Amino acid sequence: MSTLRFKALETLPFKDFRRDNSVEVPVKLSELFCQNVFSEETMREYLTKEAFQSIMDAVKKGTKIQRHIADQVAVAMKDWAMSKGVTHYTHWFQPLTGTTAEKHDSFFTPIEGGRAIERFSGNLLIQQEPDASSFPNGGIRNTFEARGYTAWDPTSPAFIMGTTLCIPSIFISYTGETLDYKAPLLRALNAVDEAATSVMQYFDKNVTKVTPTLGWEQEYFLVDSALYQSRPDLVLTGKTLLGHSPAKGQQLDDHYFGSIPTRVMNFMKELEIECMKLGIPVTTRHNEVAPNQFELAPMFEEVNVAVDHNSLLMDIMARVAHKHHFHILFHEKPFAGVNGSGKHNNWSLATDTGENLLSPGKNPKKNLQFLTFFVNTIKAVHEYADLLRASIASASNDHRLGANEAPPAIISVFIGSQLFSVLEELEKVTNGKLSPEEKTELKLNVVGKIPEILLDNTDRNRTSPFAFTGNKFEIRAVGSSANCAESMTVMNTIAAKQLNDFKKEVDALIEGGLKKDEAIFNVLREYIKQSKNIMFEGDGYSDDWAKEAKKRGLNNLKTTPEALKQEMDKKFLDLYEEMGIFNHREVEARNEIKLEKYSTVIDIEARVLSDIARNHIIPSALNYQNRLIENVKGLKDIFGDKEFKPLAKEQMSLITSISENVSKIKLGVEDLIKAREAAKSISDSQKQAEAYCNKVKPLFEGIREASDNLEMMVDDELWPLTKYREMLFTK
Ligand SMILES: NC(=O)CC[C@H](N)C(=O)O
Repeated sequence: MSTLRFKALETLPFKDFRRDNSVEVPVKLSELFCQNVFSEETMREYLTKEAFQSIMDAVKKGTKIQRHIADQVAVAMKDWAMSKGVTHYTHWFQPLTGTTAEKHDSFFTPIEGGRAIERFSGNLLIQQEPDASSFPNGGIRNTFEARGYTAWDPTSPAFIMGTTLCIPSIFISYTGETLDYKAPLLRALNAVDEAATSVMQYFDKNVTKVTPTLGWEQEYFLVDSALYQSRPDLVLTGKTLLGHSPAKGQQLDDHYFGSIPTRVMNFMKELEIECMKLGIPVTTRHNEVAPNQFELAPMFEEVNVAVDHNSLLMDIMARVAHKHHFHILFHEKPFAGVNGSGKHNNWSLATDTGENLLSPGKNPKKNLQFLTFFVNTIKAVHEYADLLRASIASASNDHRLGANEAPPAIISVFIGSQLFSVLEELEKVTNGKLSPEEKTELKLNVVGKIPEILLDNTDRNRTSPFAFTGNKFEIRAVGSSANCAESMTVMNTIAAKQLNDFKKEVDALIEGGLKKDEAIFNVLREYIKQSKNIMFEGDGYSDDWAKEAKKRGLNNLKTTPEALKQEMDKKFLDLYEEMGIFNHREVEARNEIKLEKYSTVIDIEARVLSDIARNHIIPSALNYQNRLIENVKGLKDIFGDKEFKPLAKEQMSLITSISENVSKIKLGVEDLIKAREAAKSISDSQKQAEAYCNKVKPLFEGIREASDNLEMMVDDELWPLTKYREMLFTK
């Protein structure tokens, strides 16, 4: 009997400790909210008026915090944290590894006379120099000049994890290049604030700040931790590289929104308590479509805070899952044949006067305002679709895109048939000045109808990568393991650029003698015409769409290397430079990091697959084959040469099939090793990633197929790998 799988399964017959991890939840979760956050309320309590005001100004207006104020804030943070049992602090940041990073330092400071005190200063709060030479930097820093530093981001509140005070920070090199996800995001948020605030002057002069908002939806799988440990592919790559589909998967749709299993519920409850304490406003939990797949979503928040909260959440989820003897899978496609996991990013723009700019208002003016931001967003996606595609590209997301309710790689915008008709009406607006009749017609029958239309906007299209959902756009293409900062940086940068262009064009028409509204209608009309190609209402999976998209000139960048190649287009490099997000070197470095990561991920998968196929699958198959051979020999002994043949027919055929599949695996692995070696020796990162994508990865399929065939032949008792049905249906 193969040991690991069966030992893991033996722990299951639902030992009490796995089930009885019940969690007490207070009746009012709100009472826990922000308990471990240096929130506005806590700051009011711990800071002087001057220091409090200074932080608020930094958050709202981006003003600098003076050194003496930082000292006060540091002491206040330390006092607050120590009152909660905290001993250490860390700059908490998001390097380009895709996970979060922290290096803890103690408040403990020895002083003269053999004594010691707890100390924290403004200098330490503002800036730290972690010896961070091992983080990906795409050649920006060499190890011999490995200086990078982390700098406090006061726009995201500090929080406590365990006994550590975590200070959200950005990570940059000494020469000023960004080395993390957050620094460029903050730049993009700033750019869209300026651009949108300036456009808002047409509609409401009271608006002085526009803040983009993000509501992410986190999908994930839970697998029993013992079963997880028994699958080397899950442990090393986050996904199963082998495994026959179980007879029952998600065909009956009986998991989606079904009653949540008790053990999972306990995990969710504990997770929600932790989220509440950390100020992550989670509100929604449910079973997702695939067996053992779930989702969690919070209220939307300002993008910067929402991004931090998602990164923090992923960390906490893994810890809490562990306590409940689960392992959490964030991989976009851990199991073939069932739904993968996304992290849909719901994006909108909010003003400091309390308006959502992607929500129509009570009067025609407000609706024109809505249309302005709506059409500009579509135009931005039209202009920069490939950049958006690149921002969601990863080896793991490649497995997910294009099937099972995840969008295809072709970027398009879905707005629903009714809004589509409104845009078609607007396309007919007269060029230049509008007659009073046309103005009234537009006001009453086109723009004026929008709120009604949206009330009934029930259209949903799960095959769309970018869908309007009534008062926000949902970027459905983002993968579950991604840091949302990357797509949010692109989204806000392209929106900013588009709104800047819009402002210039409208101003030029106004200067040419048109009234403001006329100018806006004129520019929007042109934008609708120019962006029509990106709008698509149909089935994103159909072959017809792929053909139609090609005709429309939309790219279908199916793989990460293709998407990343496009990212280096001069148009995008110039955009980043113009908007002050990245210089060319930074884009190149990031592109390089992503390519290297892609190649490394495929390389690891190839090695793990070769190992499992050769060292686990083939020996088990041969073991079973030997039993069959014994059986055939036995039959021959008993029945003699003539009679045994018909009796041993099925066994003989199985023996042959096993040999055929074993030989397929063996040859497949040999080819894979050769292809890997060839890819590994390529020095150009783009070419190397292409080799891994086109030469290495395709070899996985044959090996998997042969192994999955064997899984159906070999005695279950001898099969070494925990099966899909065991991982997906253990609750
Ligand atoms: N119901 C859903 O929205 C499923 C979404 C799907 N899991 C994805 O990969 O995006």
